[in-house]
Amino acid sequence: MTTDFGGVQKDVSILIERSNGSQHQALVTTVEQPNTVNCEWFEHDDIKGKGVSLNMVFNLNPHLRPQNFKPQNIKSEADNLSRKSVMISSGSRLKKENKVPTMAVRREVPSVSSRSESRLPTAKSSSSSKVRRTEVYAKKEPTVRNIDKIQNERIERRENQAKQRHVRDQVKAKHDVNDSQWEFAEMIEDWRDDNPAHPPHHKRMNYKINVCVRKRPLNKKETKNKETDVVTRSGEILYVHQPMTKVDLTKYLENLAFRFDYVFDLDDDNRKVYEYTAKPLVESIFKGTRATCFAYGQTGSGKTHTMGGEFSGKNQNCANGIYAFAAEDVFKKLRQPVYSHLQLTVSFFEIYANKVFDLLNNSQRLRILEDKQGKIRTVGLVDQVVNTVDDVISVLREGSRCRTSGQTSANSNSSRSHAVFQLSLVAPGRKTHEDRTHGMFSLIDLAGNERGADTMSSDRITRQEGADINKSLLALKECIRAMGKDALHVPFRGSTLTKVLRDSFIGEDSKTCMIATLSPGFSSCENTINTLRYLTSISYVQIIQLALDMPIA
Ligand SMILES: Nc1ncnc2c1ncn2[C@@H]1O[C@H](COP(=O)(O)OP(=O)(O)OP(=O)(O)O)[C@@H](O)[C@H]1O
Repeated sequence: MTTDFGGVQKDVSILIERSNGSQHQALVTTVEQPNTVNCEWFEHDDIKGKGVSLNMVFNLNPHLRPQNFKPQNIKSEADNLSRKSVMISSGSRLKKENKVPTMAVRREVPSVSSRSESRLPTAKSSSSSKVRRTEVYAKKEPTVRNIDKIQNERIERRENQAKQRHVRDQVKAKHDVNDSQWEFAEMIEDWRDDNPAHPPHHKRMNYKINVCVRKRPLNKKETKNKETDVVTRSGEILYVHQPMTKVDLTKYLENLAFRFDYVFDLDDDNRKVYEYTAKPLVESIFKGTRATCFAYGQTGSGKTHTMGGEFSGKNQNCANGIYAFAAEDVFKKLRQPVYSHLQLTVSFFEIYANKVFDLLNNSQRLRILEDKQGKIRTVGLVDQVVNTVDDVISVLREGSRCRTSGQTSANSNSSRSHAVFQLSLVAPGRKTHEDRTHGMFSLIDLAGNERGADTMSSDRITRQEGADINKSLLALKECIRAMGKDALHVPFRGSTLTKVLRDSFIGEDSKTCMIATLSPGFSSCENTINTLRYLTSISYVQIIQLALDMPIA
């Protein structure tokens, strides 16, 4: 059965009673079956609203009653409905007054002390109520506005966090990366998707200084820590994705690009590395010149693996390193009748803390002397004649056993010395060693370029080792830069390493190659960049700073 609302309808002015007993006029906004009347009024520059029972309206406004109306006790109903009264929300007319739109705008209805404080919205003012409500909202106290703002920001932040968590979980499931690196891993992945790698040019170089780079796979420790690989190769360009964080904690990548003579792939083995680096130099020593091949890189990046042979646990296979491959090629060439007057001898020594030790003579300490002409002699160095590759391999085994090693943060069996393996072509029967030496190939496994962390080590010996290594690497850089000049212009006296290699830097025909080895993990990024910067300073290696989203050139 539908209720008869009598004269009570939308936009009609009615007298209402508040819970504190005060009475004032209000404007009917809606009537609801079976017997509720919703109304609004102005109070303290705000629009308030409330639902009142039809009985109460009829009792207070007798002129609006229908003809068959029977008066009832309205006291309890007034109390009941007044508890539901609420403030009108920011600028919107409430559909049901007992529903509050948001927490931020909820406020208790202030008590009205007198009728004069409340003003009745007229039918005219109701038609433009939208405009007025906006004005009213603008007049809201700043504190309330701030609470609204904070609330909205919090909701937005939580939504963003939830989104990020979702992306992170997806990325982590996809790449299985470290918790603190997943955003960078995703950025690097995106970068690789946008910049597909080019194949290398497969051209073997024969320049005076040849600089190549080899990155090793992530090792056991890095894999266990779920490290991200931050090094990408494309053709002859090597990219290092340096993780960066802005002051506002936004993460981004700095993509550094370096161009080399050759960049090896992860699956390129020692044989391939040899063919693109040391092999062309074997030819040159038969022409009577000096050649050098250096392995340079952070400790644990694979220098000894590349030069001396692959490791299986702590055992090294000396037959598949660059030392053995070079000896193999020298023997092949020696078989040619034109070189029948030549013989191959090998020496193997290490330079540790600026002192030289003979690895083929129980690490006997050797003296380095300079004669009147400035020539350097390593007094007492064993020069062993070898006739087969097997001879060379057994020499290498003996020497490697004697090499000084220690433990660094990156390699538990770190070589703390520069190891120098020399293949000399000699013509027996000549008087002096100088006369006898036709050509010499020095292959050098440099000590790990020290990280600040190791140089700052609290252990005095490690600290001193680090300082010596760094000093000799700086001297080496200066000598390589001066390579090909005469003895006066090559600063070889800067370290024992450069002294013993003096003749290799002098003369127009001398040639060198540098194999830089890299650890590709996130935690080695700084060292990797340092290694690459060292290379840029010795050669024509180009360094290109890329804008964040610049495509590969
Ligand atoms: N290209 C590679 N492929 C697979 N494993 C490698 C590679 N390069 C290096 N490794 C492994 O990494 C570990 C460290 O290598 P290595 O000892 O050659 O480093 P290093 O640069 O000579 O270090 P240090 O300067 O401390 O002597 C070894 O266990 C080695 O087997």
